[in-house]
Amino acid sequence: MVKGSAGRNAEKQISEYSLSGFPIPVKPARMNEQHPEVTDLGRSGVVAIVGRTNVGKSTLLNHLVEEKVSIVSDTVQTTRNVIRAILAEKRGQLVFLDTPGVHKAEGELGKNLNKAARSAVQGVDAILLVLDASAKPAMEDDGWFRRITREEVPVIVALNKSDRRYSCADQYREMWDEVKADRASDKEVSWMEVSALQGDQMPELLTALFETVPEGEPLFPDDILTDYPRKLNIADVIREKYFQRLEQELPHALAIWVEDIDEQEKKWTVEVAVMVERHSQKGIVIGNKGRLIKWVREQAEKELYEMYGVRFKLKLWVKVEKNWRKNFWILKKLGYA
Ligand SMILES: Nc1nc2c(ncn2[C@@H]2O[C@H](COP(=O)(O)OP(=O)(O)OP(=O)(O)O)[C@@H](O)[C@H]2O)c(=O)[nH]1
Repeated sequence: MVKGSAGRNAEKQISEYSLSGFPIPVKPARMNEQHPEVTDLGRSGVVAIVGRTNVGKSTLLNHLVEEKVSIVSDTVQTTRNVIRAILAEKRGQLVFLDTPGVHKAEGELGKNLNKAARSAVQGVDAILLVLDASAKPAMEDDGWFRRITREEVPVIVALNKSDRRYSCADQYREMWDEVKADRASDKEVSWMEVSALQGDQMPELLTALFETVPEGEPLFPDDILTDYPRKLNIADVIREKYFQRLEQELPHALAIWVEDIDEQEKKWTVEVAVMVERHSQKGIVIGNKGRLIKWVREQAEKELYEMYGVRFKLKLWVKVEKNWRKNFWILKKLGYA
C-alpha cells in the first residue's frame, strides 16, 4: 500500500482511477533495511490545481512540467477530475488534476462553487491554489480561501504574475488572515510569489510540491505512462471510424479499449476490445457479413499508418460485457467511449 501520512488519500485516488477500468497496481513500499524509517521510493502524489479563471493555472502547469511530462489527454477524466499531466522524474511522480466544473461554477458564487470546489480537492495529496497577484482579490478567491481552511492536506498558494509591476500580494495575505479569523481556523499554507509566464520560482515551486506529497511508489507505473497516450490515440481513431459509419445507430454503450501493442520494426500489432453491452449490439458493430468491422479496421489502419509511419495490424475483438455500462459511464467521461 502507498505509504505516508496522506497514504489513504492516495489509495482512494488509485481506487478511483482503477474504477475507470485501467489496471493501476499499487505496489508495496520498499523499505530501506538499515533505516526502516527511510524509504528509497521518492515521493508521489496527486495535486489539484485550483483557482479562479485566468489566474494562469494552465500556463503554470505547462511550465512546471515542460517536456518531462506525459500529458495524458485533455479529456482523460476520472469520475470527478481530469488528469491533466503526470510528471515523472527521479524525485517521484506528481499527478496534476484539473477540475472540470469549477471554471463554470466560478462565476456563480455560493453553493455551486462550493460544491465544485469540494469535489475538486477531495482525496488529493496537495492543493496548489493559484492567484493573480497583479489583480485585486475577487470574491472567488475568498471562496477558495474559505474552502481550504477546511482541508487537511497541505496547501501551497502561488501568487502568480509577480512579473507585473502592480502587486496585490499583500491584499491576498490580508484576505487570507480575515478568512482564517472569520472561520476560527489555524490552517497554515505556504506562500510563493511566482511568474508562470517567465518561469520565475518554477523550480522552487516544483521542489515544494515534491516535498509536500507523501513518500511512496509512483502512482502510475512507467510502462503505463509511455503506453497510455498512444493507446488512447489508437482507440480514438477506431472510435472515430465507428462514429462516421454508425451515427444514430451506434450502440449507446460502445467503448474501444486498446489492450496491447506489439511493436515490431515494420509492423505494430494491436489488440483492441470493442466493448458492447448486449449480445444484440454485437451484430451492429460487426455489420452484415463482417463488413463494418472490416471497414473500420482498414480505415483505422490506414490513418494510423499515416500518423505513425509504420504499418498497423489491428485485431478487433467484439466483447459483450454485461456490467460494462457502469464502466462505460466512466469511460465515456474518460473520453474514449
Ligand atoms: N504577466 C503574466 N501573465 C501571465 C502569467 N501566467 C499566465 N499569464 C497570462 O494570463 C492569461 C491566463 O492564463 P491561463 O494559464 O490561461 O489561465 P487559467 O487560470 O488556466 O485560465 P482558465 O483556463 O480560464 O481557468 C494568459 O494570457 C497568460 O499568458 C504570469 O506569470 N505573468
